[in-house]
Amino acid sequence: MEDYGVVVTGVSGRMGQMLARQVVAHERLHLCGALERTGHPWVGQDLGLAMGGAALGVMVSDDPLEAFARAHAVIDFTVPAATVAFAELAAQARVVHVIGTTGLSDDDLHKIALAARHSVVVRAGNMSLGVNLLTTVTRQVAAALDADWDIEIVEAHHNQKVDAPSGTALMLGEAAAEGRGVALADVSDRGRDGITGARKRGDIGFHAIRGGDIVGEHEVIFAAAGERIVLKHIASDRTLFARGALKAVLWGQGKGPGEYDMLDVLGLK
Ligand SMILES: NC(=O)C1=CN([C@@H]2O[C@H](COP(=O)(O)OP(=O)(O)OC[C@H]3O[C@@H](n4cnc5c(N)ncnc54)[C@H](OP(=O)(O)O)[C@@H]3O)[C@@H](O)[C@H]2O)C=CC1
Ligand SMILES: O=C(O)C1=N[C@H](C(=O)O)C[C@H](O)C1
Repeated sequence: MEDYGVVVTGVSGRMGQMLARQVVAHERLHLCGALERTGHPWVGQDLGLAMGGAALGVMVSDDPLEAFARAHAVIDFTVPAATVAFAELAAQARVVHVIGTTGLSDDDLHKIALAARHSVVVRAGNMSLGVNLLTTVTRQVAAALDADWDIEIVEAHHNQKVDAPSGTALMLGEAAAEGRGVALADVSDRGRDGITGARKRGDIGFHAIRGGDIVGEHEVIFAAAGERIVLKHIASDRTLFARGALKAVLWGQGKGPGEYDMLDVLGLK
């Protein structure tokens, strides 16, 4: 069986380190590059030693183009500005770009879509099987219920998370809006505060909790008079996101250029 070379970006990050370890341990993948931003103290060091373990023979670099030229795929869980730049370079190198980064603006998404004309991009705000299944269930439940059922999405994450609502919450919101046959942008109500007035019928509310080391928890609440349906996913270990990203690397090999998501990868469409 063919073996594929993978570059991990943001390799010193919470997800970056997890991804690098999982790629190294994978039987069909090898780590052919590890990237950090220019000026990061890990640049120029052996990744294994930088992570506090044994040497891996992979030096941390700040040169994405050189790294992508040697790779089959790039796994990218970083920040929006870096991800947009990596998308352009991945398109030039024609490598599969697996994007886990969240907090992307409409303009960022547009640039990624342009890059996906030339490369395979697999992007999801959450790479876990459970959350992706939850989006399909959310879509179905929202389609079955009318606007007498208020939809609220509550997410909880660790205290270092920089974006809100989470990418997962937005995926769930999109799924609920699709189920209802409305555009999320028209009904989204984020983080109420002050004299807000009564809830608007048909709105989808978003609320973000930040604290400690919470890996990621998401609740979709359908609340009506006298009853409530609560759908919940709890991530207690980041390896599940990394496992999804590695699946996407393998799935993307040999696919035609375009933008895909984890529902494609997991066969849930
Ligand atoms: N889709 C999914 O399943 C999941 C998505 N995520 C998302 O992944 C992203 C990263 O999360 P997390 O690992 O917790 O965050 P971290 O802050 O721990 O990691 C981000 C890493 O990216 C690095 N970085 C920033 N700019 C660049 C650049 N130009 N080139 C290379 N590296 C760069 C940062 O370096 P420095 O700190 O020095 O700036 C840091 O090491 C977030 O958007 C998060 O929401 C997280 C988990 C699951
Ligand atoms: O930043 C995180 O940690 C996570 N981010 C993703 C998101 O924004 O939904 C996925 C997961 O919940 C962890």
